[in-house]
Amino acid sequence: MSQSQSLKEIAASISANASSLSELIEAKGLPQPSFSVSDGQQTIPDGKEFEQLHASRTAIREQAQILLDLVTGPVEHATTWSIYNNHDTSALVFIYHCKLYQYIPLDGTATFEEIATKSGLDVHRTRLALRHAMTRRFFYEPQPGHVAHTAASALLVKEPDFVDFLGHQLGDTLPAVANLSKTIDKYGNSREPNHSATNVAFETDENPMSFIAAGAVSGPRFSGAMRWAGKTGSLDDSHIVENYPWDDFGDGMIVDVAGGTGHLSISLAQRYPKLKFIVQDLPQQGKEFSAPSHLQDRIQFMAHDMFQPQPVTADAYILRLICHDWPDEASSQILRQLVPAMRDGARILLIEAVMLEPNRVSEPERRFYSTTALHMAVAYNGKERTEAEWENIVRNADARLKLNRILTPRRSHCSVIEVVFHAGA
Ligand SMILES: C[S@@+](CC[C@H](N)C(=O)[O-])C[C@H]1O[C@@H](n2cnc3c(N)ncnc32)[C@H](O)[C@@H]1O
Repeated sequence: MSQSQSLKEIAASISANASSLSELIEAKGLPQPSFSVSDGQQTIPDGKEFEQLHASRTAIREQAQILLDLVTGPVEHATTWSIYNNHDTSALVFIYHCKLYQYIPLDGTATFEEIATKSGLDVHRTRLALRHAMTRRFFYEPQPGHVAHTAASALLVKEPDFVDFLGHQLGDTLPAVANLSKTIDKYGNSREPNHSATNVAFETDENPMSFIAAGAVSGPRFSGAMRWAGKTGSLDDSHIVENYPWDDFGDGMIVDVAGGTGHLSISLAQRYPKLKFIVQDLPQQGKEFSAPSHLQDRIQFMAHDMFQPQPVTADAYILRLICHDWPDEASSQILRQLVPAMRDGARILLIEAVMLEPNRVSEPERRFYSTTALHMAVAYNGKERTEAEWENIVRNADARLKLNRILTPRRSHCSVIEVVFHAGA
């Protein structure tokens, strides 16, 4: 979108795209967008026949944000950005920490007084937090003083993994963000893994990703957060399950390195009934690992530190959202530990974002990518990488590893970066 479009031009474009979106949704028999709890999650399916629908939706998101910022004007826009962000967060902290969402029925309402009594937070703070959240369509007030859920806030009741995702953002990441200035003063531009803002926030020298994932601060909520990320939108596992030739491996063995509680392997095992999986991670994740009973003969958990030599010879090694948590040398080290176990032709599948130049993606995508890149940099001293940067990681790991190809499913923010081991190279 050009910087010089007029209000009327942007509004006309939004209007045209909104009509087109609404008609396409109706033609496909899908529910129209709504804030109502009873209308469910209203996710638009993937597939070629929904392409136009997604394109209109992306255009509206991009243009509506521009229109909003434009009419707000530079002074108000610049002034409110930081203070709104801060207190969007403080409202979420009240809601999460005091579990305000639990005291509002999905099919009715509760008064501020009722919610306050049950949660133990006073009425004043309860009202402040919920009314602020309402400005983001999280809860609403169908009549003064009575609070009901919207489709978004209802996720806090219906989806325990979403609650963990929110808890991870507020309990693990927010303290790191709040300690960023201190971290810059203490460590400058250091890229050492344990010089991150997470280290400063929690006063630890451990590797920050291992520290957070092991539940030192938060118990098991990190695994729930990762499961939630694996079933929503652009990070949904289905993009990877459906868009890579997993049949190539026949009845082979796949190791899911640092696979968390195994959500991707479980989805793959369900879809490809001959494949076998070992999910490796730190022992803490093993405590929460549980494969459905009908898959238990093909999928198991093994406690393994990925900075130690890989003990299993397999056809492929999946690393989903692993190297982006680590700086370059540590990332190459993780790959290097796989090599002694690899047969000629074995593959490493890095399931990661491949960063593009900003002018090649829409504004909502730019915001997604820059957010995850900042998240990795701030919380873990990690890094989201371009294709050239991924090639460097692979080359530095071992000269016999070759980046063979990159497959990026439509609307997925994760690509499959396929790396092949050539024993004789
Ligand atoms: C961002 S999560 C990704 C998990 C999983 N691959 C997924 O996509 O949901 C990073 C994972 O790395 C694991 N991890 C951190 N340090 C590790 C280590 N030294 N050895 C093995 N796993 C480790 C964490 O426990 C966590 O499950």
